[in-house]
Amino acid sequence: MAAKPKLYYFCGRGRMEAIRWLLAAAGVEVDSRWGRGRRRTTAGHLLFGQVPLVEIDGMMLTQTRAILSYLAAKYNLYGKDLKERARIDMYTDGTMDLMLMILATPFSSPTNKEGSYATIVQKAKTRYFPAFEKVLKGHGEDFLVGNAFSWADVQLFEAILMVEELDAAVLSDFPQLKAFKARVGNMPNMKKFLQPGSQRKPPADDHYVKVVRDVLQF
Ligand SMILES: N[C@@H](CCC(=O)N[C@@H](CS)C(=O)NCC(=O)O)C(=O)O
Repeated sequence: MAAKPKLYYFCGRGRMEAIRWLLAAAGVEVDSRWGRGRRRTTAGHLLFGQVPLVEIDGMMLTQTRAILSYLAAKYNLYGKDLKERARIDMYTDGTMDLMLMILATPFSSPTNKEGSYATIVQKAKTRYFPAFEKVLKGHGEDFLVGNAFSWADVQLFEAILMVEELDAAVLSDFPQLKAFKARVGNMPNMKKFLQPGSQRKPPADDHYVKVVRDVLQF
């Protein structure tokens, strides 16, 4: 049996959460490592002094996008040709832009937070969700690219859940996305990851923000 990928990160979402989602979608079990003691293990492997770090197939990989695209290719979630890969990249870059705005907000000043979240929901409603609604409506297929489940679907699903945590009614004007969410959320591996006890992490709370600030000293 192949060794489980080892994920080195804080015990929270951050940039590792999309990696956790993709591995879960592929049905891969992981070994999560965190804590100050882990600094010794990761020493010398953090190419640019940053996490996430994923140990897999004899490699120590950093840079979220590089990790995600390796996993997508390895687990057959990256389209069937170069053109499909380009579209998957385009969609995942878009959803990552949206998710990074949400992930960064707990680290901003308390007075800015509510306004930031409102702006992000507005951006989701006017920029990102209309684009994906149009894609799904345009081709009438179940998934974003090539009528096959891909990394683009996993990440859009994750992004929808994150925005819904800010505004539960955000999909009310997006019937395609609503149906997409139900379809993807019912896939066995996705459903499993949504259950309590999975490696899925909750939104950042004050404790998480403090731990990250202490470790990264900012
Ligand atoms: N481009 C990198 C950015 C990684 C990054 O900023 N990681 C943060 C934690 S989420 C970090 O390690 N910061 C420490 C530092 O930059 O010194 C990626 O996408 O993986």
